[in-house]
Amino acid sequence: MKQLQPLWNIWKSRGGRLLVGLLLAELSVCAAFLLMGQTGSRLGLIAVGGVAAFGILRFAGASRIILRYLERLATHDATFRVLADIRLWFYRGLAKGAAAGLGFRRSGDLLSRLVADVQSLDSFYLRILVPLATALFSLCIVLWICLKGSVLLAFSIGIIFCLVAFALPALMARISYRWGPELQRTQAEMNNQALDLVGGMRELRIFGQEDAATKRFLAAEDVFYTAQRQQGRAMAHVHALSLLLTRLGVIFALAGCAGFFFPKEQAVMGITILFVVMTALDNIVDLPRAGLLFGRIRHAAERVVEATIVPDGTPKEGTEPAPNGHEIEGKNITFGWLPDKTILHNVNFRIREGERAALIGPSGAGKSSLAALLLKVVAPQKGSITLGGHDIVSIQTEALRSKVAWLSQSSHLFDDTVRSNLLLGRDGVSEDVIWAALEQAQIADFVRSLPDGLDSWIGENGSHISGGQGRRIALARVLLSDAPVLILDEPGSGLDMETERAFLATLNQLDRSRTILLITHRLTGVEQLDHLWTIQDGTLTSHSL
Ligand SMILES: Nc1ncnc2c1ncn2[C@@H]1O[C@H](COP(=O)(O)OP(=O)(O)OP(=O)(O)O)[C@@H](O)[C@H]1O
Repeated sequence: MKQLQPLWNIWKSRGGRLLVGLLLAELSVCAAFLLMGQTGSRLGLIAVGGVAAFGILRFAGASRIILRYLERLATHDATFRVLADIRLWFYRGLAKGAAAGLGFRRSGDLLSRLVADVQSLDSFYLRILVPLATALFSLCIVLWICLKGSVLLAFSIGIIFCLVAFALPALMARISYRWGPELQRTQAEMNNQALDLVGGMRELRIFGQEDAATKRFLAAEDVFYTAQRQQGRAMAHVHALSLLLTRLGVIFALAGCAGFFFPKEQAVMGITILFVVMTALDNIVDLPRAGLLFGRIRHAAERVVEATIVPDGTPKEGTEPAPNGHEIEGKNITFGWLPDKTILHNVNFRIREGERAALIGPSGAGKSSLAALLLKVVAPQKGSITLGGHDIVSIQTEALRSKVAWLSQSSHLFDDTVRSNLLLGRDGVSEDVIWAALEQAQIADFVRSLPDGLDSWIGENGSHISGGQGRRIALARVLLSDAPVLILDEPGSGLDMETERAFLATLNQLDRSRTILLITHRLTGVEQLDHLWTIQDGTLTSHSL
């Protein structure tokens, strides 16, 4: 439970609102008991031929409705605020972890499950904490009322109440916590099979493997449903037990009216007790479900916290703003993603402002790793990198990234318009500037030909356009950034030879206020370079041009 401290801190920061919600919930319960207790006593009075006044009933009824409304308002408002805080904290943490390399390798399934986990945390307050606190409060009221009749009746109802409101939910929490990992594993397996089936349909059809893949999915689905059925059965048994116990409680209260616990003549008190007991037991009959939720939420909370843990090797956050200059220098850099596998040995390089450099080398040589170091995604084990004469360790990460734009090998395209994909939420960029970037990326004619031009929707990860067109939109996005340093990792991948050469030729035209580092497997011959470096076996070699 200790690892859940970050979540606890978020809940604590909204303590005031959560407490108000809790208080209103208790007041609403008071009103419910007043309403039912008074109804019981009025009925009792009428049964023994007395005259009953109904003014207090009107008051209790109206209070109940108003308090219930206010309680819902306050508890949901507090929950949504906490959930918004958790989401912000979670996505920030996830972004930090992703920047350290791990996140780039997470599957979509894992991410979607984490989103669902965050969502499920809202149940903690609404469906567990508030009902449990209300149950505790109700127990006090029920015992107080029952003690007016008989100690034995109060004892019996108290035992039944504690079993239903606390013991059964605790049992359910244990069961669901124990089975949680199994359910999660089988569900993940089923989701993965479904994703493979849908995502790989084209390949499966071509190789005639649709039936085999469908069978694998159905088998995974069967395993998941079996695990779910087992838990459902246990839940049904507990729920049946809870129903039986609450009915037994009502029978005890009826027995009170019949004279088993106190004289039959005290009919007014007997019916009042009956109504109060019925109200209290009706309110707790579903509490075992809260136990089930608690087990699930504990797992969800653990997964959410785990996902935000920043992996070892993540560079420390700096304090300095972005420097004025943007000359880059790497001195004696030694780096490896894993402790026993060094990728770069004692690497030195320097790119002055406005220079163009190309870094070439075979696959897996460490070219993209060098880009990750420049972007402060990871830190070198030895050596240092400076930007404008300042060690990047001391520069705030956000400030550093405002100076260095990066085109990754597989840039993500959002399920949005061409314009949104280019600007990523930036305001104040004129149409002329956007079209100039599109021209440079050799994609302007295509965007012009779309029915809605810049406002055309490009689909999930650019599914409405071709791979090469998507690549050029990603290129235009980088060119549009204000960053003076551009790192272009395989900008030509997905482009035909002619378009690639045309794009690289345009890079030559860019004004010299921008530094360009080109990462590639091979040169096309049109690049105008100030430096040519090759990287192989961890060593960076500079070639004369
Ligand atoms: N996030 C990561 N975590 C662990 N290892 C990694 C990570 N990224 C890269 N590597 C490993 O580091 C080595 C260098 O990878 P890198 O991507 O830098 O090579 P590259 O020269 O850019 O290759 P390519 O031209 O194929 O993109 C490879 O062995 C790769 O498996």
